[in-house]
Amino acid sequence: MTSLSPSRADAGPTDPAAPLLAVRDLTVEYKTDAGMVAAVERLSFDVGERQTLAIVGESGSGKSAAAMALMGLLPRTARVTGSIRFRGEELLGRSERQLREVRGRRIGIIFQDALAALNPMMTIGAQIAEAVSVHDPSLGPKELAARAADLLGLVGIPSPETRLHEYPHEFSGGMRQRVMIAIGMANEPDILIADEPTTALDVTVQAQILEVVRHVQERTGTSILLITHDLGVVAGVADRVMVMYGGRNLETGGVEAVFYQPSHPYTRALLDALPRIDRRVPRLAQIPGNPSPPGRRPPGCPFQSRCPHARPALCGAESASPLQVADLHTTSCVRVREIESELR
Ligand SMILES: Nc1ncnc2c1ncn2[C@@H]1O[C@H](COP(=O)(O)OP(=O)(O)OP(=O)(O)O)[C@@H](O)[C@H]1O
Repeated sequence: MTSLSPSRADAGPTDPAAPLLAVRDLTVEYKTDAGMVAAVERLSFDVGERQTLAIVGESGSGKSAAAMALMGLLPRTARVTGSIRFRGEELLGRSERQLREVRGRRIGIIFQDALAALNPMMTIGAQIAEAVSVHDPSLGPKELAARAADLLGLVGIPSPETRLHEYPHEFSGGMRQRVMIAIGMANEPDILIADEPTTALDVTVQAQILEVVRHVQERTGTSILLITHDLGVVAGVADRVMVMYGGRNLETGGVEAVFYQPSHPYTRALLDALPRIDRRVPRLAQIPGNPSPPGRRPPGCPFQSRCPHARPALCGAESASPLQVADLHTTSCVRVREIESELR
């Protein structure tokens, strides 16, 4: 039986050493005709040194809003509260100029759509060199070209010295995404935020890009925050996973713990929907209903209206903090223990 106690911090699991990134009670609200609505509510998590955390959630769960808040890239009309500490320093409330210094140098970013992010009129080499020189203007053209070639080599692009002189349209979709990773890594950031880096690619290329991400992590030791709607891409890449739904963190834990001992019914439903090699007929479970949009979410668990185990009196109440189900494994499900025995 799982031992259950309130987690050590509101925040869920924390490393004994100060984490590289510590997010606490992050709330992102957007201004709409109906007033301010929360896309992200009281989100708390840590990313440790050399760690890969995957944030998983379906469309509308607030993953991008959370990532944009971390990068300081939300529209001005959005209101952000809580705390985002990077190496102990608070990032929320910093000026755009101060944030620009952190972004790129200490926090690298890879966006989903490489074609839109790359300049079609500039060679790949010039674009990588530009990313390097923004933060290291002392480098001359030869050093910049050498650095750009190294970065292309890091992400597995063959003949990097030649390919530096080519333009984005001469690269395939997968190769362009490798270039984006090279640009994200240009200044050897402490953490790389990858927002759906494989979504626009076909399945074989997706696997290759995830392999590149894993290789870059191993070679450089950078921490990675991987944002994805696909729980299937998480297993081989991440150390830890946080499952988001309705703007909230429903479950956080090590990848094995979350995959083999999921503690939230929503995580269980996501896992049931994954095609598996050991099932001859894929069981593509459908979760009845739709997520409620921000502003129309009930108090308590955002998944309750779709949850087969929900008890309104319990699940409709706001719980103060997540529950710890095992070491470094937390859940927001207040019925976790009863559901465990019901399923046994
Ligand atoms: N500028 C905005 N103004 C108002 N609401 C917004 C704005 N941007 C996003 N939202 C809403 O906030 C919620 C969370 O959006 P977000 O894009 O963070 O979700 P997501 O999990 O990243 O989904 P997706 O993968 O589809 O981008 C959604 O319901 C979305 O409609």
